[in-house]
Amino acid sequence: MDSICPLDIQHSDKISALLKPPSSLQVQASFEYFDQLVKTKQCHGLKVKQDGVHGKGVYAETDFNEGELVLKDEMLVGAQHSSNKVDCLVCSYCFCFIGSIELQIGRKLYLHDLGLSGRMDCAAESSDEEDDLFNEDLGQCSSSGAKKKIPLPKEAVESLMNGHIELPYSNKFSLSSAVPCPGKCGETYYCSELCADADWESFHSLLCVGENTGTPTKEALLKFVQHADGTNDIFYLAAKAISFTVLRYRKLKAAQFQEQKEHDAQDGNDNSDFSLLLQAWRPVSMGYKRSSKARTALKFHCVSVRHGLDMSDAARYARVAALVFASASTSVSVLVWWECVALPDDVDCCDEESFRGQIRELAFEFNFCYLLNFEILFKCVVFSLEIYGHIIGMFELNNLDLVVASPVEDYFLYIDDLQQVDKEQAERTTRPVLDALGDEYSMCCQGSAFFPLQSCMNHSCRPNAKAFKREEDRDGQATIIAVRRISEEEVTISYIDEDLPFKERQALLADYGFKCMCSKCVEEEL
Ligand SMILES: C[S@@+](CC[C@H](N)C(=O)[O-])C[C@H]1O[C@@H](n2cnc3c(N)ncnc32)[C@H](O)[C@@H]1O
Repeated sequence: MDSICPLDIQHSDKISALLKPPSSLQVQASFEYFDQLVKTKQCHGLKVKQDGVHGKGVYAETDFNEGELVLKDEMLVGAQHSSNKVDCLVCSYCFCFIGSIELQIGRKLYLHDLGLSGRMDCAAESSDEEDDLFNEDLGQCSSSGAKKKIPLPKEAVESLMNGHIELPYSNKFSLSSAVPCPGKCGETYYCSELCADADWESFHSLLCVGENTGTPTKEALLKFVQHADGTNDIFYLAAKAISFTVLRYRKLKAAQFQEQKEHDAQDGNDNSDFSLLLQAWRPVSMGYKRSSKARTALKFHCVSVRHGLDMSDAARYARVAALVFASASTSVSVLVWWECVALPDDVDCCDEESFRGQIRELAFEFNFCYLLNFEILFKCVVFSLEIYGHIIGMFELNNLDLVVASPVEDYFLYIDDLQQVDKEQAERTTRPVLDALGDEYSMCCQGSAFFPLQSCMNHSCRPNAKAFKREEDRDGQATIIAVRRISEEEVTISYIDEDLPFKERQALLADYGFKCMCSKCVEEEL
């Protein structure tokens, strides 16, 4: 396939303008954007600054004690993993659990009975301790250690779903009732009309395939969603970022039109369509990352380390990488996905070019505009393959896992903590339900999201903060907590398991395109 997107050819000047790395003036303006974001979030005493070495970073301008909340960051765009949708019914906008404990359990059992599976193979997210608790109580271990499931009768499953059975004490875990999508797609639900409206306005009206939408390309859209579900959710996330930009652009255009009408055309703001598009694109563009020509050399170095090659070779490559890094810093450009995706271990370095070509083909195949023919509908340059590739690449480097704890887990823990008499009575009802759910009784909501401020945090293998959900953090926001006292210094988190040995850490960080030179790595490399 000749993967040339017609928009890339027609609008190459506009595409380069959209993807151009910010000038120093624009970088300054972007810090004002981040200052504004900090003001609107549940955080204070933070500032996004450029340190010249690692690009942007988040700095504490005040002290934070160990365990203190540093930042609560609302996502710009996020999505639940498609495989997780069978197990958890969550609000498609804020990702909190909805319906009721009975609905969560009944729906999951029902969908699994239909043969739809999320992660059914003993994939419980509960800790070993919690597993032991239930295994011991119920004595239902199979030889592999996984609890053998004992299905509930179909009628019982349906009664749980329909709310005809009320589980004991479930009223202590009340959830917001599920509000259906206004476009009637039957796929998305919300915790409130507010979330339903916000999602519709920001993303969903361009992605909904329901009967109440005007989307003339439903079939293509369905095909796109199916492909994304079957391969990588990041394609869908990128489509959401594009919808977000287009819908913002339309709002800005409508506001400009209104303003011109009210103040006479001559006096009105006469921003061109393209400058409005640039404005609409801004929140997404703020996640830009510098590309480095050293990426390949660096990756090569790390692959050598991973495969236990001679350290003198590895050190040589590291020096090469450092040199190329230094030269690349003067000629930065924005990354696209097929350039920044890490080379898998089983692909030889000399096949890199062909591997990147294949990835580009894949992006073209799934390209939102190509599948939906949106370029015909909207004539909007953000549907170009280059832009699509840029968004996916940016998400690859920036995204954080989206995790929301399940109230079903809390529910069963509550039952387990009851006084003996109450517990025995409750378990007469709850035990068969747990037997049917098996090990994955407590699956949490999982997905991927882009958080504007958190994504400015640099990595350290000796971090002073971490992403951590507290008891009260029951939605899709990113929560960053201090792991030690932070005193007017850069706030760093670890992108990987920082307790891994040096070589493994460096190999994992190569996927982010850098060699870590934090104090821990420098000490351990010697
Ligand atoms: C999530 S972003 C962090 C914010 C980023 N510095 C920026 O300018 O927006 C991740 C990228 O930051 C850079 N980075 C983060 N931590 C680093 C570190 N310890 N050493 C070198 N580069 C780092 C790498 O380019 C990495 O791909």
